[in-house]
Amino acid sequence: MPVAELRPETHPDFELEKEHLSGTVAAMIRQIEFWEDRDRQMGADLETSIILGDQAEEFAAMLSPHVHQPYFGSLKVRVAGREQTLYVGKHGFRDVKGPHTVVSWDSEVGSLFYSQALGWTPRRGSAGVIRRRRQLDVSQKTLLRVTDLYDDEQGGDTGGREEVLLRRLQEGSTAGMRDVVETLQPEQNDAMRHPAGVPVIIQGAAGSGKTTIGFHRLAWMTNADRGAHRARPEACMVLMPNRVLATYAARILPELGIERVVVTTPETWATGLLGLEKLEVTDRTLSLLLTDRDNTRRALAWRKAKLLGDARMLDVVRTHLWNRFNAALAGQALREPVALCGREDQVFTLDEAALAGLLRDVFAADPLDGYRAGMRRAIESLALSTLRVPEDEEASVRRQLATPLTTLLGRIFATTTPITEARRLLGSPAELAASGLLTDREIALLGTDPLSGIPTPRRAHADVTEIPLMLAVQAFTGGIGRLDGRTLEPFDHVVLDEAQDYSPLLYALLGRATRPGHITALGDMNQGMHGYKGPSSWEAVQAQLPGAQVLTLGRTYRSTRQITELGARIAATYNRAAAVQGVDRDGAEVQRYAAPAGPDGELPLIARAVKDAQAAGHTNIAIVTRRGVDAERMAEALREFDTDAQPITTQEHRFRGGVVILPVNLAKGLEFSAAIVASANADTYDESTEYERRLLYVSASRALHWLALVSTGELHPLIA
Ligand SMILES: Nc1ncnc2c1ncn2[C@@H]1O[C@H](COP(=O)(O)OP(=O)(O)OP(=O)(O)O)[C@@H](O)[C@H]1O
Repeated sequence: MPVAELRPETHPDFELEKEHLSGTVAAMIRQIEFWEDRDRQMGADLETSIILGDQAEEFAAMLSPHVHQPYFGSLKVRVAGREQTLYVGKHGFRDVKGPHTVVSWDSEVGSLFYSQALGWTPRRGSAGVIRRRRQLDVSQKTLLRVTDLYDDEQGGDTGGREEVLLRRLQEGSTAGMRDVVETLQPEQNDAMRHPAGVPVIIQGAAGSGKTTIGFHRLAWMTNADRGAHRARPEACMVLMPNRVLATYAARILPELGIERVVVTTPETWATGLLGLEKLEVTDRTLSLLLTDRDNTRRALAWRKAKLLGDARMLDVVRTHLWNRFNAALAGQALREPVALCGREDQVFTLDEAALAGLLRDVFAADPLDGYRAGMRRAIESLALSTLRVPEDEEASVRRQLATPLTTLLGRIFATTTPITEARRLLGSPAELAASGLLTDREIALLGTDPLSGIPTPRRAHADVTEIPLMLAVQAFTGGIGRLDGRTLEPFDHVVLDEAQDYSPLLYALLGRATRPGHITALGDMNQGMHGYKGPSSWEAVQAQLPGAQVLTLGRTYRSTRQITELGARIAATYNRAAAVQGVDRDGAEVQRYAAPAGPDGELPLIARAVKDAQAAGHTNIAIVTRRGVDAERMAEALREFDTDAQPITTQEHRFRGGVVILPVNLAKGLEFSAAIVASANADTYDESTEYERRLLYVSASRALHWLALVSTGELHPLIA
């Protein structure tokens, strides 16, 4: 096999590539200058000229950041006997006058750079053959390196793709998630380009790039090549498990050119939709599972939580609302005089039976913006047709009916708020039985309160296990989706991170809130920390997302061999899945700091570990503790040991780089050049509890390059 990478000056094409690069930079600058010159953006009249000028300015602003690195790779293709080289960059550029066009990574052709395919069928014209794929490292308008990934003149695959990847993975971490546009791997490329409009579940082990790929898929979805499925960034949403991670991940957005995407947590989204931003969301099931030793009660809490998130609950709620609204209709009627131009006053009347008929139609139509809005529309349109209102008077009739309609709809619907209604339903065995979907045992289970021993906050609160039910009430009454001003519309695309933690009911609701087929779920069934609120398998999710496929990412990229191996040892105790394949990247040995407990506990050991990590060249360093209070206390105490670590202990904190100290629950999803696991022992991470072993795994898998385990006394047996 030929040598994949030649030193820059020895690659035979280095000079040619250098010339092409300076040609491209010059062409881009010329184009930007042209766009910025308002005198040259002339339309037929002043107004058109202004519009053209603004548009050109926007084009210039979009292209400008890419001049310093116009592309990162190229493809040599042969089509109809002619050879052609396509340059691939982060932003498309059309050189109308010369050979310096750049195709965008997320276009149809861009895909050829990442895939292993050797054939190519353009939209028009005859089939082509890929002759060469080449990586071009460019920085500050300078060509640094030429690496051939595939070259049929060198015998095909050169091994270059792996080398380029390894170089990238050697880099230090940053304060935000990074794009991997230049080194996207073939299986990731396939997952990212899963057909637009088809829901997809991307399953992958920790560090396989799921979250990264989810964001790239979103960017890909906004490319014009997606046609009718194209998504607008501002109409997309990403849900992430906590706000620290959401902010960290959102830093990838500008790189991908999709700045206005909403990145938030399911709780924030839900409470916002319910209009209850101040509501405190608890997870009392988790508290019980972690503190209660009574296995019967634990099992009960688990089963109840699971049932609350069961997809059948959607229809249980629907039947309940149907009964309530019908009951509220009793005795209601509408009788309203309506003035019409040139005709004597008409009276619009609706008796109870007519109202009931309309309600039935509205339930059958199941409008996205909810039954209340649907009922208003139904009554209005009936009024317009029975009174034979001419088109130019429709608005006036709607206005005349507005107040009496609001009053009437208030009587039918207003006694319902999502919180009270969901709780009323749960408190009524008869209502729970009405749909016939739940068994007697299940109804009895919903009537139990295994969490009674777990305290509730003083503020208004809701438990994370009740929220899907409340959202279901909201979806049927007020609607669910994206609020644009006052109108509700479906999201263009929704990405779910840690998708193994979303209940089937939540999936059903998110499906309603999003354009059909536009959900991308990223998760790892084996990393589930919260099985009681998640699905039991991906099949349960597929049942809620019609047509969804599960794609598996088989490789992991985050850490060195030494760190990956250590993590695998912990995961093997609970994970029955096949071993994952890590990129074989060599790094420092895992450092172990254990000493008998002295007066200062493990503080001197941690301080030493920080110094050692810094001496090894790392700047982004995390000390991971088991609990938030440990982190808080330790941050303070470490100052005495000449160590300044910023605590990240609430969701309001942000990771800005440097040395930080944070509890494992907030560390999940984040990564650091170096990580130090504090109290890495069996007293802190109980060996007999699977949940604790999972937490230990999360702590030990945050580092890219350098990992230290610290304990006074013996280290945890799984990592000693
Ligand atoms: N193709 C790639 N090229 C370079 N780096 C990559 C590639 N794919 C993934 N990575 C890197 O691997 C690391 C893990 O990626 P990411 O956080 O997206 O994984 P994940 O599967 O979501 O992990 P977790 O389950 O732990 O949250 C990141 O540093 C990411 O930049």
